[in-house]
Amino acid sequence: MERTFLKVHGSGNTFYLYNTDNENEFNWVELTKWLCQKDNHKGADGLLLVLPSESADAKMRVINADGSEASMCGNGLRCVARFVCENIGKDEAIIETMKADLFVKKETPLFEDIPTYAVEISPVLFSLSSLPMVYGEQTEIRHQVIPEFSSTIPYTAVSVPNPHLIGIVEQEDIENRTHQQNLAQFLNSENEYCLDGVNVSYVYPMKNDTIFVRTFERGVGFTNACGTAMTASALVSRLNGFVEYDVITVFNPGGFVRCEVKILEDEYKLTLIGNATVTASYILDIMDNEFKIVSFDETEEQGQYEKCLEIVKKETASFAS
Ligand SMILES: N[C@H](CCC[C@H](N)C(=O)O)C(=O)O
Repeated sequence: MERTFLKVHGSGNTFYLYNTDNENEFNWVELTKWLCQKDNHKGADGLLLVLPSESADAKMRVINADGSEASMCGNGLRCVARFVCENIGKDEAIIETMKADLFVKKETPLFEDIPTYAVEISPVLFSLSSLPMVYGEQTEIRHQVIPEFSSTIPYTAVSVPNPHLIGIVEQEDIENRTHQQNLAQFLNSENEYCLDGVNVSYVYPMKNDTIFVRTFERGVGFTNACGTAMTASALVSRLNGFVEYDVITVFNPGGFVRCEVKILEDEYKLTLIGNATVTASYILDIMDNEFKIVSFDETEEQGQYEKCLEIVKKETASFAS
């Protein structure tokens, strides 16, 4: 059977996007693993499924490159937001995700005429059980040195709602990603701390309203960006005084986003704003677990996006490889 898939990205975090009314149409795990192989049209970081919803304009499911399913994907939600808003002819919508129905809307472009969307990131929980994570008898890890991980880096564990471990680091741990890679690989294999794995981000505060974030994603590895991680990193940076404003620019290896962090009485209101770029449309032929790319058409949008990447490279050249 031939079907159309879009190739999309948010800040260089690349996905295939597939819209269907039939949640069991194909073997999503096998299809995603096949699509995400690096030698298959440069692969991708996962598959975004856009499905009907009883409670919202559409439902999003997120399958990581290794076939595992996540509860949320910030960069992916911006791409789904654009797809759904353009399909229903509106500038805002509600998207059902595993743990919450989230508000999304079209935004004025962050850069030239790049399609830009704002998405709600929720729920936000600091309880270790929400990740899940175990560390002795502790119920939270908030900006705390964990000697078993590092003798100097303070970490925060937070779910948004997928699990994140956020380390605030010096320039040397951004220039050299070995420490982050070793810790992330350990916490995403058999270990006593993170029972379902965890996304591991190292954050380098650049200015009082700007941070740089690099993420080793659960189920993927190092990616150009991780939307939920960048938003969680903005919240952690704000709560610990590394940034002083509620609107934080987050640079990442794949571009940049804006995160709005509102600290209310008893909750955090987080918004992730950034590009939603469609780079190509693919026709796939799928028969049981046999997949084949029949054809593909590239759009003009990546050229547009790469101009914004030039700015990011200049801003982060002194420390980001
Ligand atoms: N790897 C993540 C899911 C994708 C999240 C990321 N791509 C984002 O933009 O938030 C996890 O397993 O929790």
